Amino acid sequence: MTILEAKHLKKSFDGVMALHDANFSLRKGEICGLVGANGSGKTTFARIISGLLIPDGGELFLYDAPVNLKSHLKAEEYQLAMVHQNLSLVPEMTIWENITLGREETGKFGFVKNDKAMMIAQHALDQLGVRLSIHEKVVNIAPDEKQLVEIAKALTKQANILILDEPTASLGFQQVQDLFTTINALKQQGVSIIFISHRIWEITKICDRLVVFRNGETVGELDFETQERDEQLIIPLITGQAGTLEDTRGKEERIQHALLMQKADYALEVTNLSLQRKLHEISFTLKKGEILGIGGLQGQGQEELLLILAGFLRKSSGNIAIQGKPLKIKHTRHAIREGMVLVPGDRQKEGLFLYHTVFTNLTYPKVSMHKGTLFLPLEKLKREVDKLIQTISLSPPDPWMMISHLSGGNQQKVVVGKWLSLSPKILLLSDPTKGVDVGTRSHLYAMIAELAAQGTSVILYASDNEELIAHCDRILIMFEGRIVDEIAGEEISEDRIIASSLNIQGPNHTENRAGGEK
Ligand SMILES: Nc1ncnc2c1ncn2[C@@H]1O[C@H](COP(=O)(O)OP(=O)(O)OP(=O)(O)O)[C@@H](O)[C@H]1O
Repeated sequence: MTILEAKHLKKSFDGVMALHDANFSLRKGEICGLVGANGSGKTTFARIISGLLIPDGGELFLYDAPVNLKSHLKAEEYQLAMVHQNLSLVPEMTIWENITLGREETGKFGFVKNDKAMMIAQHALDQLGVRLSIHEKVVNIAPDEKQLVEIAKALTKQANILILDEPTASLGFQQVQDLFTTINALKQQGVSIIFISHRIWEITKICDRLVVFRNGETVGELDFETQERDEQLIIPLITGQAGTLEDTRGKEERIQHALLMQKADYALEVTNLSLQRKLHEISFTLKKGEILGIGGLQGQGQEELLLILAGFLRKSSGNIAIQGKPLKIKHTRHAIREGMVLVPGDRQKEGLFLYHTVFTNLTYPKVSMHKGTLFLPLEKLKREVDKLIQTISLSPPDPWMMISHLSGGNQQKVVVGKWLSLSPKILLLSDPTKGVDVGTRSHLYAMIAELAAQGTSVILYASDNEELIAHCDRILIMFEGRIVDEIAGEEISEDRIIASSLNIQGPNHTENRAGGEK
């Protein structure tokens, strides 16, 4: 039974066409994937059907009845809930207050029933396997935990239709597995789910059907009841180009490169680095031109390690040397001057000036680090920005667009792009392709491989194991603030990464390297 049907939906923002012919249907108790390149209109569509935006045209039917789209649709009346890509949590409130916000119940004498609200919040977190205190303030929790709280908040609305807009972008594989268990349980209860993601393996794993948007238009549909769960069928529909995306380096090439790295000079040496309760005696080296992966479950100290190297956090003890020169990194400018830059994981918090243009954001690192004559030549900067926009395939390719008006994935492209202009010696990447579409992702990794070939050393923390396997010469696995395994060349495999991430000795796991190796 079809419970939601959208026909020919249209929406523009100040002349930017976000949707021009979106068609979509959702059946009772199914999980329908919605995929498409960055800026193809998925969030705009999700916001229209959840009543947050009024479309310019088209029709919407919910439970077979037409919905008046001229006024704001009241999502809760239609038992429809959405998990937003840009989180809607209040940082200064606790987890339980956020989860139950706006739906407070009062007792006989007008007191808010806090005990009941806490119970509801705790139950929602338990459903997702999240072990956080409901009394913790949201400001103190990590991006992946915020995402899970946002999902928990939607679960408590007991909706019949649940829209999940990139719910897994900041989650690690174990958190994704737990979320999938919850989604499947909801499906069994008859809930219909729209699942938006750029990770194609997630779509083929969890969805019953899939709809593809391109440039604001529905361009295809696959029903996994009759069609194969095959990435090769999906990717051409998203990119609009025949054929699949090339891995940036073949397996053989990667193994050869890893061997070459053994002879290369050291770019970075980290010895016995510690941070109260978060990092313990971390030691490792990074070679010139090497791509070193950092893996493990979310929150095992990976972010903290990168934040120390980039000068955002102060280590408790240990040593850092760049090209053999010992360094005391006291602030971010210090790290940047030494050629070490961080592309952060939380783009809205750490990476962008949302209410400034693409041009300002892309030129900021260069302008702020500029010494010497008073001005940088504007024309030259403009040319550089045009080139960067092309490199990161920004859509729309407009340097004067305000960042907050770009789609989520395009904002992330700007975060990565702005540091590339400095041609860093060491590039620290914290989940750089979070929310980025498949086409751009392969483009970004090609760019990273190109930088590595020119001698930039890269530390890549990725929550997606596939990305580590496809792009790294060597991978360090972290568990509870320690390096517990180092995997290189031919030894790199998903099984080994998972076993080490859970700190289980896998069949090929020859040695536990707690404390790291130098
Ligand atoms: N408030 C706004 N003002 C101007 N343009 C907007 C606004 N919101 C969205 N857009 C534009 O509409 C288009 C579609 O954006 P939307 O966020 O729906 O894409 P998306 O498919 O969800 O992308 P992503 O995968 O990157 O999240 C983009 O070109 C975007 O820049």
